[in-house]
Amino acid sequence: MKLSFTKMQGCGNSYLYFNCFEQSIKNPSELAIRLSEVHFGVGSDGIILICPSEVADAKMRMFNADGSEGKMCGNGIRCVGKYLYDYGMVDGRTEITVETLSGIKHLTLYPENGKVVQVRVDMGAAILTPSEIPCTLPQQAGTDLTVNGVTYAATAVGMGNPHCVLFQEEDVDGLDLEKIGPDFEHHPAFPERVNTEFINVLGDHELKMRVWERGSGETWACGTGTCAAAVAAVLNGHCPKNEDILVHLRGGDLTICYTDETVWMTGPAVTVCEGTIES
Ligand SMILES: N[C@H](CCC[C@H](N)C(=O)O)C(=O)O
Repeated sequence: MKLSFTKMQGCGNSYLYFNCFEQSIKNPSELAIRLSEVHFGVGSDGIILICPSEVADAKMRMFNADGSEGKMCGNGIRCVGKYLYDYGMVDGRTEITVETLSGIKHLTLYPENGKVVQVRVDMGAAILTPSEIPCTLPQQAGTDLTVNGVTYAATAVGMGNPHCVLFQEEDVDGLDLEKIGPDFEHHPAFPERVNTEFINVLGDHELKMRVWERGSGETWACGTGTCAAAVAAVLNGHCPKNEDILVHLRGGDLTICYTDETVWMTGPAVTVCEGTIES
């Protein structure tokens, strides 16, 4: 059976988007594994299904490159917002809602010449209770986490999915993430695995980040991870609450604002191409 997809990216974090208002995907986990692979598939960080919802304009389901289902995806939800607007599925509205496994998210879309270019997302409140992240670390900013005999100051933050944030002195560009990433991802302190963010503080409103994602390896950006990094930067005294923090990722920049009520994320959403595959 032929399936249609649209490849989209947010700061270089790309997924294949399937409109499931018009088609159904029998085994999304298997499809994510097959199509994410760059040599025998299309090449992406996973797939995202855009499905009908009874409580929002659409429902998003995302699957990492290893076939595991993620409960939230920040770069992905911005592209879902763009897809819904650009393909005429929200009647030109620029305030829309998307249902996720981590609740309903509210999006503000910023179109130019009839196509969305930027999206702001109310990502919801940061989760700091260890059992809800989930993790077994104490609820403390910069708590000790030993990985392969090296002890790091780690800050665990949930954004609907688990994150471990590490502030580094040395330039994160020099880190061998292929070598150290899997040991963080599978660390026993994170029973559902974890996305790990490696951060340089460039200023009191500016960070630089690389990320090793649960289920996808190093990606060029992670929206939920960028939110977690900004929250951790505030908790560790590097940045202020209630003010915009600019985060530089390998694939682009995101702006995050951590308030008492929620975490705001603003960034780009880009359509790369459309295609069809045999399922
Ligand atoms: N790997 C993540 C899902 C994708 C998150 C990331 N791509 C984002 O933009 O938030 C997880 O398993 O929790």
